[in-house]
Amino acid sequence: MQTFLRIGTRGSPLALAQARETQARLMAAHGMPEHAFEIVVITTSGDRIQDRPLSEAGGKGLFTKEIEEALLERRIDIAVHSSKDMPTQLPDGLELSAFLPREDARDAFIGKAARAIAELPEGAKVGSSSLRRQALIRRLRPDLDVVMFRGNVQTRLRKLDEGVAAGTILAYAGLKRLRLEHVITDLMPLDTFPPAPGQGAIGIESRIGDRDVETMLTAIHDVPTGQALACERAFLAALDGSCRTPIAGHAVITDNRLVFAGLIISPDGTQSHEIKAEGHPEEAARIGDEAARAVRAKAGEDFFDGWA
Ligand SMILES: NCc1[nH]cc(CCC(=O)O)c1CC(=O)O
Repeated sequence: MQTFLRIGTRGSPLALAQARETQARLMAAHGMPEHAFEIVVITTSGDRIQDRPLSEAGGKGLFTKEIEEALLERRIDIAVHSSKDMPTQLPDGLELSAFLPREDARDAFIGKAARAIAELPEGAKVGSSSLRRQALIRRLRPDLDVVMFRGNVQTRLRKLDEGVAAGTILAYAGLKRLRLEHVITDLMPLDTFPPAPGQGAIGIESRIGDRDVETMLTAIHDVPTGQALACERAFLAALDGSCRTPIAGHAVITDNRLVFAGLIISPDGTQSHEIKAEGHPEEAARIGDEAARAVRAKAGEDFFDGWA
């Protein structure tokens, strides 16, 4: 039997788990065998750069460039991504056309010296390379020593075992998908430790106007996740580009109501501005965009210039 769709993905264990989940959902939705959906592994610049923070090396696009080239050159038909890693601007001709049902969006703490951040000894080292997590950790515990932690989930957990830090923070969703929930010692509350826009949601990118692909994806697309992501990504799009200011944003849809909470915070964690918004899920993108304007007005333009 022929291949129906070629699924492009990075080769990290988390990326592969996400590609396999997408493959399994496509098989179930269309009653087709595994070989109808071929997984094609693509190495990206983000996978090769290991020596500096990604925010310095060129940002989110580093994980998507080679995969998007493969999509545009028709070497693959869809690309499976962590939505959190997707830039808000996609190349001409490509779109995020489907989202799988979102996993838990919270961050998780993996502690060695203590089970929770609040219980860490004074001055303890916490590893993270995410500007958002670094700022949120500093806001909770200004005394802690936040150290750089890069590499994939397994690498970071190995560093913890080697004693490089007393704890680290990773996405609950990623740990679940890797069947590594057992390493978690605490879950971070959404209100004091809001996730990155898109966290926990697998996004599927495809060529705009590729009808056959769109038809196949409709069967696995989760509408509420798509609406939450439209809101969060609109919030991000209206704020990023201008800055390296850490941004958090999370939308939830219940009873046909979208509730969004966003946060911008200085990298040292001392200054932050929160915004709450809600409305009809079909207005998702507008709600996110207006929330961005409102938080920008609250914070003042200077807030975005200070920490380049
Ligand atoms: N930047 C790496 C990355 N991209 C997505 C996830 C987790 C899975 C997700 O948020 O969907 C992770 C690892 C982490 O933050 O712990």
